[in-house]
Amino acid sequence: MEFQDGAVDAQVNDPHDAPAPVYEVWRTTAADPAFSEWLRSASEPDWTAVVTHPFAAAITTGEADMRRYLVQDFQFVDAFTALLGAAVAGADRFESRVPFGRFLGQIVTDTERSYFHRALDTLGVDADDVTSPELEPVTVRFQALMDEARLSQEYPVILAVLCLAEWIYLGWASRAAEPSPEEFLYREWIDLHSGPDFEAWVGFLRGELDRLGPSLGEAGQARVLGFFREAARLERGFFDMAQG
Ligand SMILES: Cc1ncc(CO)c(N)n1
Repeated sequence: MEFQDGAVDAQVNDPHDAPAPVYEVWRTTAADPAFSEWLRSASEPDWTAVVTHPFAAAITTGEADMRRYLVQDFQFVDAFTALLGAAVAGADRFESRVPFGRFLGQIVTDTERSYFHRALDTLGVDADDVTSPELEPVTVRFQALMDEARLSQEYPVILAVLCLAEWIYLGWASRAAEPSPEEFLYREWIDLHSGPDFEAWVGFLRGELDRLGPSLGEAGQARVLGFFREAARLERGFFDMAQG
């Protein structure tokens, strides 16, 4: 793998990973043979650790200390937005570019950006820490993974990172009890990652992987899984970091 100067080795295909079953073999006995379900199930135990993480649970009850988390996540979102642009560019057909463009324009650069500005202001984060805070190691690694996916210009690899990040957030945010916390800091962050529109967005990302994954061949499938699993590992590390 090649890396930009100063980039951190994103360590896809971590030597500590349990060997995953080959997709073509796994699908013959799977209850749900979808390619995205193969990726998800091969990302355990990290998947479940993220959607049941104590920090995520504390968001849903309005008890989390959001400061460090949101300062670091605003930097995550910068690289994530660039990755969405790579998906617009890398998708193999017009109708697939559209949901990325819509999500970019209507959610990330509008609703979510507004949330971050108000949240960081409410938390009293000063201007330098909004634009260029000291990065936590897990943030650096997550940015490196997203940059590597973006620079690969490989649509299935880009999809793997985007899908993991969105689907796993739907996982914890959907577990939020009603009524959600009154404070906007928690309520809007939960609402941004749950509900029918966000479910449809995750359904689209999964559908793209389900459409393209089965014909990638074994090596291509293993490469996509490497990015998906590394993203799951980093999501877990990100909540651990937020927890302190
Ligand atoms: C670390 C992280 N993962 C996923 C999301 C959802 O886009 C987010 N905002 N931050």
